[in-house]
Amino acid sequence: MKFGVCVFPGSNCDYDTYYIIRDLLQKDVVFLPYTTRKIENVDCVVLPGGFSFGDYLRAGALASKTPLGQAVYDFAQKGGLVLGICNGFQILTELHLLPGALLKNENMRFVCKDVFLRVENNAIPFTKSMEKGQVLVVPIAHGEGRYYVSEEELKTLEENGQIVLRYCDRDGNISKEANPNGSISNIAGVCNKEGNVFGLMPHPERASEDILGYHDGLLFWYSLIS
Ligand SMILES: NC(=O)CC[C@H](N)C(=O)O
Repeated sequence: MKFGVCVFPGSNCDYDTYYIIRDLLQKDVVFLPYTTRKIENVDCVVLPGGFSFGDYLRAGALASKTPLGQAVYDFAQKGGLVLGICNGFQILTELHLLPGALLKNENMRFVCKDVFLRVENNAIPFTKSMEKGQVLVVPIAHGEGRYYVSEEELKTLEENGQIVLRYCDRDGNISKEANPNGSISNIAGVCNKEGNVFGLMPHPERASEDILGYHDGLLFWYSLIS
């Protein structure tokens, strides 16, 4: 399985992601510069975290207008696997590959901390090594992570199983207190209807090694390569 890691001006988790794939998973991986017009010979594209184009206009908005943004769109439309982490998730909503939008956090501050996540859908390629209802610990670090969709769209997401992760407490309970940014219905990650595009605000690549104090992030990578 071969991975491609997108690089926009301002991406800052690109090397972390590349390292996890190459050194920990021992899989083939290439960087995809933002000028790339066509994605070939890659099975899974990862849009890493960071501040692409300085988060100007809206986080992810400018990256979505680059040649690589369009190439990711085409790749996803053909059924390719696309994973968006944090800024990558923001780019995927700007590309309309995923529903909804990521607004400024409710408290208007950058929030950097560990969160608990409940797995709501383990039937997609990104979560199939997890149990439904499993609670994971993964860190977040963002200023624009408040997931928003209309009430009507929320119902559709629920019906289609597109809500993949929710912020919860250590016992898996969903509450306002467990919601770090004010996301609607505590949503931390969603997928498209087909299940080949997935975005999440937490950072699995920062939670994939015991030396960093976490390993739950590995489950996302294991799911992908299994
Ligand atoms: N870690 C990230 O990818 C974060 C940044 C993001 N652009 C923000 O909302 O602040």
